[in-house]
Amino acid sequence: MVSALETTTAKALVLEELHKRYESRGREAFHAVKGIDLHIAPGELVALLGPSGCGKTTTLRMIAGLETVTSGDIRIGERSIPHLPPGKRDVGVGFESYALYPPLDVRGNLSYGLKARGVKDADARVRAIADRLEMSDLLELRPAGLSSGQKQRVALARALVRNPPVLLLDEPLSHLDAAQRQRVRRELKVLQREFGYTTIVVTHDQLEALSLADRLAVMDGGTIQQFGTADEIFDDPANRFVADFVGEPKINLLEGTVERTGTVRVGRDGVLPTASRAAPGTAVTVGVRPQDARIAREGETSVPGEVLVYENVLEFGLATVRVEGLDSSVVVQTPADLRYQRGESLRLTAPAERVYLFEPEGGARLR
Ligand SMILES: Nc1ncnc2c1ncn2[C@@H]1O[C@H](COP(=O)(O)OP(=O)(O)OP(=O)(O)O)[C@@H](O)[C@H]1O
Repeated sequence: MVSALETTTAKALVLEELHKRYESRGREAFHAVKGIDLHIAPGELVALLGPSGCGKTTTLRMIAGLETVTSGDIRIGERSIPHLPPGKRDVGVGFESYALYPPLDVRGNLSYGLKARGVKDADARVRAIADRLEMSDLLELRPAGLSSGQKQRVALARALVRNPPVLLLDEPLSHLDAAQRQRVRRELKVLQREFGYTTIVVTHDQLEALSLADRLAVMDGGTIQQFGTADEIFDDPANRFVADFVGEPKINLLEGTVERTGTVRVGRDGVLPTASRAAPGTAVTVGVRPQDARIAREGETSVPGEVLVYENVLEFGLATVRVEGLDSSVVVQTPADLRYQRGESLRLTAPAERVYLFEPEGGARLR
């Protein structure tokens, strides 16, 4: 246990109808964040996940007070914060762009803010955090002598050392090598649990998001497409964007037409079961994850195909299957001991509740 680090009183973080418009003279304003609602429980860790430009960093910067809020509210506990300067918000920020002071060594950089606020055990706290993040050996170094991975750990330590009720991290582990990344990720999670920081992590990395977060907010085009646990998002995607963005290997998205309610035609001769109640004749995009597709048993509703490629990826295999009448091939994850030959014929199916139907135009889920 780290005696110098007292636990924080966990507080909820609430974003309500949050908007950001970037105004620039002579050009139309850019609407980067479009009415985000997010209720994060005290001590919860939420990952913001989404493609480049979807508004993740802008959202974080508005919470930190580094960017003005166009409209909407942000609350930490009961307190509304958009009118407060960054230093008065009770928020710890681990952003790469947040520069370290070059004249101070790492220890000085970490303790500076604490001492400025009159925290008595600042040095002990710095030592404790440095120890936890395995960076005690960096304390005497100056920022100019640090690698990008070391700078990143210092930025993380600087955010944690303040013991903030709310912690905001933007790509906190992106410069670490694979082994360090795993260790720091684990320690970050342990510290977060131990001290109860309500945390938002922005990341491009799905695995990082899935392993760190209690819940994920999947963003696209300045809006939240789905907010839920990894299982909820994986098993019950809100729309085609979420289904396509989350999951590795990627979900198969195929053209289809509802045949009878409860079955969908795929390719020239294929039929799959589906739990969707979409009406017969509806043109749809059919989503089936490689993990859910399997070889059909005799007499099951299925899609005939031919193996184009079979790859063995250690713990499982991946068969790429051509289906007559479909433009794209279908990827199926198989147990490692099922080896297929190129040219082999097979029939594929999937459980009805794992065959998702989406509107071909906007990608809305057809339930
Ligand atoms: N100061 C600014 N003025 C105008 N537009 C901006 C400004 N900052 C960001 N944007 C635009 O707002 C959109 C959202 O940017 P943001 O950095 O929040 O995205 P992001 O999801 O964090 O992306 P990335 O993962 O690439 O950092 C982008 O289209 C970006 O070009």
